[in-house]
This record gives sequence, C-alpha cells and structure tokens, in this order.
Amino acid sequence: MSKLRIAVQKSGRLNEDSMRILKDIGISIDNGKDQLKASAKNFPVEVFYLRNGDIPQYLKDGVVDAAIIGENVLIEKGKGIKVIEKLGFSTCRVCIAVPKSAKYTDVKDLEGKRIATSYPNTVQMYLDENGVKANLHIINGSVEIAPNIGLADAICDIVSSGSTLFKNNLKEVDTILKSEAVLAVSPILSDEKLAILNTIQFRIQSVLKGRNSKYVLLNAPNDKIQDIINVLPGMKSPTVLPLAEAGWSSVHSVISKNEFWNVIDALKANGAEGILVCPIEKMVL
Ligand SMILES: Nc1ncnc2c1ncn2[C@@H]1O[C@H](COP(=O)(O)OP(=O)(O)OP(=O)(O)O)[C@@H](O)[C@H]1O
Ligand SMILES: O=P(O)(O)OC[C@H]1O[C@H](OP(=O)(O)OP(=O)(O)O)[C@H](O)[C@@H]1O
Ligand SMILES: [Mg+2]
Repeated sequence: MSKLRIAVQKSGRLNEDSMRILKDIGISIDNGKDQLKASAKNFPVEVFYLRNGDIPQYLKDGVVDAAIIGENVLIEKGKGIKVIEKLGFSTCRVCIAVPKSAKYTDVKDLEGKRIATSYPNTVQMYLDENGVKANLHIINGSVEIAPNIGLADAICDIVSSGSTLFKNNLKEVDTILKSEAVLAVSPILSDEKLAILNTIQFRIQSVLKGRNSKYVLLNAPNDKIQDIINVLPGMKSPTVLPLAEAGWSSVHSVISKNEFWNVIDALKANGAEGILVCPIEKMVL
C-alpha cells in the first residue's frame, strides 16, 4: 500500500504546531533527532522535514504529496498549488513598512523607491496591480534592518505583533496579504493517496472544530430553560437533563469560541447558575 508523503517545516515557527496537529489526528511519529524522514507507526503516512521555503517546489514536482506550510510562501513560490484547509496557526501578514519619519499616503509613494524583501514575487505582483515601478532588493532575513543601513527606502516582510518593526523604527503602512498555516496539496496525486488525504483532512477538520468550540454545562430552574435555550446555538439542540433537586435542570451545549463571552453573559442574565466550560478535543459531525 502506498504512503502519503507529508512535508512539515524541519525547524522554525511552523514546526511545533504542525507536529501537534499530526499528533492530534492520531498520527504518531517516532522522530529521532536530525531525522529528515519518518514513517507513522499506525497510518500510511511518511513525514518529510524540510525548509518551509523549499516545500512549494517539492509539491510542484510531486516529491511530496501534501504539506503544512505558511500560505505566504505558497503565494510567493507556489502558483497553482491548491490549499485544502486553513489550519488557524502561525497567523501573520505580509506588509510594506517605511521609516517612522517617512511620508507615506499610498502605494504610489513607492514609485522609484528601493524595497528590501524576502518576498519579491509578492511585492512585484502588488506593485504591478497598482501600476508602480520600484527597485527590489532581495534579502533572505533580517529585512527590517535594511532602511537603517541605507540599503532601502521601504521593506516588505512578515509582521505579527509588530514588535520587530517597532524596534527598528519602522511603521507598517500597507498590508499586501494575510497568512496562516495551511494544508496544501501537490497537483500530482494518485487516487489511492487522495483517499488517505481525505481521511487526514476529515480528521483535521474534527480537531479544528474542537479547538474552536467549548462544551458548556449549566444549571437553571425549569421556568428559565426556554430563555436559556434561546441564547444557546448548540450543535443540534441543547441537552436538557433533570437535576436531583425538583424544579431544576442541567443544560449542556456547544458554543463557538468567537461568541463565547457574549453567550456566557446572556446565559447569566437569563438565570443560568453553576456554569462549567470544558475544552473539546475533537468534534466529529
Ligand atoms: N512572527 C511571526 N508570527 C507568526 N507567524 C510567522 C511569523 N514569522 C513567520 N511566520 C510564519 O511561519 C512561517 C515560517 O517562518 P520561519 O521564520 O520559521 O521560517 P522561514 O525562515 O520563513 O522558512 P524556512 O523553513 O525556509 O527557514 C512563515 O512562512 C510564516 O507563514
Ligand atoms: O511582528 P513580529 O511579531 O515582530 O514578527 C515579525 C518577525 O518575525 C519573523 O522573523 P523571525 O523571528 O521568524 O526571524 P527570521 O527572519 O530568522 O525568520 C519576520 O520575518 C519578522 O522579522
Ligand atoms: Mg522567520
């Protein structure tokens, strides 16, 4: 039986969360130190540990079948590679930044300027879309230093908290794209491998839904139950169970992380007591 070859970042910002999601979907890997390839013990998967920046080419060539990779890298180097799932970690944005003291109204201000970046294709696409001509300086790391040493008038790089820009006396002036880790797929994939990939994707979706939801249990007098049900979304409809104490019930439901605090406030306002909130490991719908 053939194995699905999945690439993950060998080391860096994506590695830990990538390995965690594989573990959470039940793929257990014996990863000896400095191993570049490892087979899962209990699933037809082989994991390849690679540089994030090299993965798009491996996907294009079909050397690996799928990958967990930063979306920004695919946009830069992976034209035509399909993303099948956004994974919700390593969120960042690719931005234009200029020295704090520089004047910047819009992208036209980059006309004729020198821009330092590790993402030349992404910047060029953005400039072309806006009819701006600028000179790109490709640097592989520490891009934020470029304006300070007189190498560039602006930079285009990844921003997350903004602290690297701040420390280098730069300000973010334009966002070219937003990125997060994604599951990407090679265009060359046999039916057998596609079936393995479908199983993996289904499991990932169950894990992500679980991560984005909370299980809530609460007690309430029976005359308040309908009001409480009205503020609970639930997967189907909330579970209502009688308590040992007459006239009281326990209500169980699932709440999305995004609306969590608003729902809790509404539950309290509608007479809920003893509210318990539990994490959900997986949600299989
Ligand atoms: N500060 C950040 N906050 C959140 N996500 C980030 C941040 N910096 C980078 N990322 C995301 O993580 C990915 C990997 O970044 P990292 O710096 O670990 O590797 P890299 O140097 O870009 O790649 P390589 O593995 O080729 O050395 C980036 O492509 C981006 O999607
Ligand atoms: O907005 P912030 O939270 O400060 O994050 C942004 C910084 O993080 C990344 O660098 P990283 O630390 O990955 O170093 P690298 O250049 O060696 O990849 C990115 O290239 C920025 O420099
Ligand atoms: Mg980095």
